[in-house]
Amino acid sequence: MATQTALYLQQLRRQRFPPLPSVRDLVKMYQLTAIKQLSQNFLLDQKLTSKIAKAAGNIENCVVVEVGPGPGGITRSILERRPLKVIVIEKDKRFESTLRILQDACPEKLDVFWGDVLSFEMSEIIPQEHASPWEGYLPKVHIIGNLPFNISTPLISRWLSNISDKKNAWAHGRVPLTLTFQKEVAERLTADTSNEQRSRLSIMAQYLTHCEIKFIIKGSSFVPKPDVDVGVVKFIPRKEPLIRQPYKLVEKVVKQTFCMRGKYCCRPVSTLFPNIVRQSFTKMLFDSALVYPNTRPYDLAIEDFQRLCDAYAEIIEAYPEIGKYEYRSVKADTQWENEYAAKFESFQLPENEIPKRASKMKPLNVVSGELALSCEEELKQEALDNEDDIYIR
Ligand SMILES: C[S@@+](CC[C@H](N)C(=O)[O-])C[C@H]1O[C@@H](n2cnc3c(N)ncnc32)[C@H](O)[C@@H]1O
Repeated sequence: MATQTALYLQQLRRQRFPPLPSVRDLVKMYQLTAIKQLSQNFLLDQKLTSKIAKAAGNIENCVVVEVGPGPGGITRSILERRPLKVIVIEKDKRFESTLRILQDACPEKLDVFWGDVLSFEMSEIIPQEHASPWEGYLPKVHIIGNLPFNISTPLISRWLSNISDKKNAWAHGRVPLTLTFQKEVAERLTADTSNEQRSRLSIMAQYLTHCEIKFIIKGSSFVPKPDVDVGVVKFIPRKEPLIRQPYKLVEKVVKQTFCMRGKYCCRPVSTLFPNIVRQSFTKMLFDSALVYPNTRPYDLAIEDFQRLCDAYAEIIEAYPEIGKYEYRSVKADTQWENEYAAKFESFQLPENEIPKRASKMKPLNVVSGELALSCEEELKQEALDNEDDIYIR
């Protein structure tokens, strides 16, 4: 093995960059076996690795952060596109030798960091001179990755929250991302209204970024082959988020709205409020937001969520105890009631105090006036049966 490696290095030193060693050879050479817990599905087809690098756009003279380089297939394709620097973050140290070969082939170009990308602070490794003001041009920094399936959803949720707070890599400006996801997750991220894949992820991704599926890769292109196809999604952070409320608040409203997908939205949205005041506060929220309560959650436009979030923010500013409520179980209701119910025992809706969000945008789903009667009826008829019919996507 040692002689084989030496031979490789010798060949590489003689060559000018590119070309780099073939990934298939590298994998064979180090007899890498995929570790399931790390979702290791390698992409060895250079046409596809190049297509992913190309999907990121022009990365010449840019700093590229690659997540989970593994044996270095995509890394190789990124390097071929002449970036200023490639910084990779990998958890599995078994790739040290293969990545070192790439480092030796293109000195000064490739920095390798070992660690868990879920807790990695990228702002510390991206040179400050590559930052660009949020409102200005995109910074010359890109994030690319064939993500491990098992962390792709928590990772994109964390990064969306970082985009909202302009933290982590986004302390450097509107850093775009080109990432792979299971096809179904890619479809959810980019789903428009009325699409059956429209879910919580769609709203969270789309209110903060422009995102689109660039192409689909067949599962059979990966080694070992996963059970699903893969979508390559590109995200460009928006200059202005479409919902101007704190990420945590938006996340809460969106999460509750999608907790019963098949119902009219007034029903899941009502779970933002504790049982004893659920009806009155739901009425207050919909009256204020001017969102049609009999819309299905997946038919709500981002503008509808914007007004629901604004209305919810106003309610919890006026009644902070309501903001402390988290819908989970009967126990959560009892806890909340023990602490705060006394204040709301004889609660009456304040008359004429509800600001109606007569939106300039005039979205389709607006009804003027009161909460539709049918929604009130629905809320009365169907006693909320807690988690039983709840699933979160
Ligand atoms: C789907 S493989 C992709 C490998 C390579 N980029 C390719 O396309 O062939 C995912 C890679 O991410 C690495 N990985 C898994 N979890 C990680 C984590 N939490 N932080 C950093 N890397 C991780 C795995 O070791 C693996 O190399």
